[in-house]
Amino acid sequence: MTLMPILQIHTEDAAEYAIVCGDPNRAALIAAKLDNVRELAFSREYRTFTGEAQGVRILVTSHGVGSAGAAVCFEELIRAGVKTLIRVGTAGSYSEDHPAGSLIVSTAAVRAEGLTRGLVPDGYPAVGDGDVVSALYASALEQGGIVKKGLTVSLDVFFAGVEEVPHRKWKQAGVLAVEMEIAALYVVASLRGARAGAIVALDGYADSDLAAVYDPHTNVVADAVEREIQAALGAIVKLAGAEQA
Ligand SMILES: O=P(O)(O)O[C@H]1O[C@H](CO)[C@@H](O)[C@H]1O
Ligand SMILES: O=c1cc[nH]c(=O)[nH]1
Repeated sequence: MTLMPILQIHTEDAAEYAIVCGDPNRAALIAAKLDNVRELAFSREYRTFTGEAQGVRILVTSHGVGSAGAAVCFEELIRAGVKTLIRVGTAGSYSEDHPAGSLIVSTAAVRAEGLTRGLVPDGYPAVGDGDVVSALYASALEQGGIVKKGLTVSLDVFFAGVEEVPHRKWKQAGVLAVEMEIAALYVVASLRGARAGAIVALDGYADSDLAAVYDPHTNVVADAVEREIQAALGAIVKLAGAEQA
């Protein structure tokens, strides 16, 4: 039995599947939907629960805001024994075709953050696992509402400084939404031989609204977060069933 130094979870508590999210309160919200739930640790921003979804045991861990801290979480979960990770996050939209309240399944992420540059060379892709992405997209469609799948971009900058935040460029390049940790998740998972996917609930328009007002605490966003949680749980049940078949 080994203790993960930062998450403070033991290898014997690991599960094959993990849901990861930025907010420790969202981790508790997700855990509340599981059977036989137990809180394993709350260390720094990393809060970990274990429980079961239709008999499939999973971990739920919060990873905080930003790639560097999140990568620590992804790395330790995989070292502990997790094989499949799904991020359930929020993101800013780049298109009126998918306003706040819509869900985006990330097929791959632009590596516009700093962390992965310290891990792998330029040109190394941050790409989701095909089976996990397909299961997430199918489960998200079952939840209703606007659901898209495609590229996302991961940035380190949330509130702008004096440099322009490159939202316009990524929007013109066909990227659907911006958040902060999917690139790190996809790169760490690929490096360590794990599978990963990600779904995000949109909380506004990143390239215009964000500079003026940012309010992720609306009913529209809460409803979308509820649907993405159900989509992630549904995807895990589908994936676990496919493995047993
Ligand atoms: O809602 P979460 O999962 O934290 O995701 C998004 O929200 C945070 C910014 O508010 C960043 O972590 C970003 O990636
Ligand atoms: O990183 C993020 C997360 C949510 N909404 C945004 O606009 N950006």
